[in-house]
Amino acid sequence: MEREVQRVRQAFLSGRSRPLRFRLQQLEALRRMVQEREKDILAAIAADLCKSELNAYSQEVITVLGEIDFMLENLPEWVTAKPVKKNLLTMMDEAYIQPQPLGVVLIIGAWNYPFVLIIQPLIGAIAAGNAVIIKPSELSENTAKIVAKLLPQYLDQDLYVVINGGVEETTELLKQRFDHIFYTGNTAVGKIVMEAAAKHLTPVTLELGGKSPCYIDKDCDLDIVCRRITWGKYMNCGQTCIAPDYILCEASLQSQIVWKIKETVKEFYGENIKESPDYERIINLRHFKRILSLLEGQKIALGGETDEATRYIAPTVLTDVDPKTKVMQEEIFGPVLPIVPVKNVDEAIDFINEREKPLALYVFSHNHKLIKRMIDETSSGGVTGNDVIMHFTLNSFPFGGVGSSGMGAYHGKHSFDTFSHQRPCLLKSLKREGANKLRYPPNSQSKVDWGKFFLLRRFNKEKLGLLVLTFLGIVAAVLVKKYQAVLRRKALLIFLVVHRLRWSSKQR
Ligand SMILES: NC(=O)c1ccc[n+]([C@@H]2O[C@H](COP(=O)([O-])OP(=O)(O)OC[C@H]3O[C@@H](n4cnc5c(N)ncnc54)[C@H](O)[C@@H]3O)[C@@H](O)[C@H]2O)c1
Ligand SMILES: CCCCCCC=O
Repeated sequence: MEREVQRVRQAFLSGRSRPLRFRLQQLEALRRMVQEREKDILAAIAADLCKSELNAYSQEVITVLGEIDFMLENLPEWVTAKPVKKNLLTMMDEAYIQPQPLGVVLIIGAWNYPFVLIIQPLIGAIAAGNAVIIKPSELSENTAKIVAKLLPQYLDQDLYVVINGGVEETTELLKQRFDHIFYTGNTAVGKIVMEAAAKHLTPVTLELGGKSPCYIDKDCDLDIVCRRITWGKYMNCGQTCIAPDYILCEASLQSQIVWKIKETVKEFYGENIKESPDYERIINLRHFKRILSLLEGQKIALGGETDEATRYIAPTVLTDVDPKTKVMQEEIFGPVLPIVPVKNVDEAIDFINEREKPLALYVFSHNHKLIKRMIDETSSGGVTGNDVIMHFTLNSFPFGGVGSSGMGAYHGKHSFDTFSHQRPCLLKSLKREGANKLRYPPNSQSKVDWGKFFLLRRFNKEKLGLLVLTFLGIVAAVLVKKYQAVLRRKALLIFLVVHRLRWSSKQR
């Protein structure tokens, strides 16, 4: 493992990942890979998650292609140095911010969207000029294998390397020194990753999970609300980091919500959900059993049917859920939707604020003020009002968590920034030493006053005139000194011309 990381580091140190042209070429090659090998990629995702190729394309491939196009379009502007505002002390100097690659980046992916969750950060890391080691999730093994096979066929083989394996391999990998670690997965492993990173003072981006609440106000169109929630909750069989985890609403709304979700489920997946190409399965038996255990003791208002052999769990809704029960203690990450009754929006806000900060928050209402209030008085990684999931699709948004749902963010320019160091560059001249004397010892009150003038621009009005005069005097002195020879020549010329004119007038 150490040798592998060393090899990637050597490739980074060669400097070839840095030029803009190279980054664009690699991103174009990645796009070609996705386009030319689309069938293989979709088949792998389909095999891992029992997902139709159409769904795999719309949920993963479109995002990847959109992100590559966005990078290709904007990268030339992002990589350029940006001049910054200067102060009086540096007004004659060159001051700019130059984004630079961090070095060797480790990307650890999760299994639930196994392709996009490793390729989207990879796009950002390449765009920023880094070398990358990718560790796909071992649970989505088909996608892990196809990515390991395809990437070296299209990208630089020494700069971008896939390492497959499970906990043992990841643990070994985490002992190595990286310049950034980008991890997607559960909070418990997030802590392990951060601890390992701390040994090398490596910065981390942690894309974690949590219980994303969904508040439904009584003032809203429940048909539309339930259609949107049904889509976001049961997509990928509930195995979506930003799926609405549970509903908060007034008790009286529960039966209507259940009825409308039931109707929508029928509309989306037909009478026989098991036959629907749009309904996925739980990733493995461990997760299947974990989700089943969350149903114990609950009032199942919809669904609840399961099949261990195919790891099928029907779209399920629980009503009158007690917040102290297990289903409300951990992220569900499956097709189970508890409804927790609350009296009103105040109680909903308190409920959310008493718990860990979620990755996403959803609020449905016709009342715009109520939505704004919910946003102002709570915290979460992202928010969508009157819909679910959709903030993920906007690559101008930073995507990430807050508190226990994660740290750092990515997508679009935010990915580029995550994988870049914003390097401040100040280029001074070795001339103009006079002005610098101000900061050299021995210090004096007058130097401090000048310092205040130059840096804090704090001065009283009476002294201002004097200071402006002094400054103009200095400028004049500098100019005189600089142009002394020219001035002398000009004076001589004027003198000669005047004398010549006087002499010629005398002659006449
Ligand atoms: N914020 C996001 O963008 C996002 C996206 C997807 C999933 N998630 C969250 O991820 C969770 C689901 O993923 P998961 O954690 O089950 O995925 P997972 O089991 O695939 O684990 C994630 C990664 O961590 C590695 N890993 C597992 N155990 C480890 C250990 N002990 N030491 C070192 N590495 C280890 C795995 O090899 C894998 O690559 C959910 O909480 C979900 O909300 C978050
Ligand atoms: C529509 C795709 C959503 C992907 C969300 C990633 C987290 O699980």
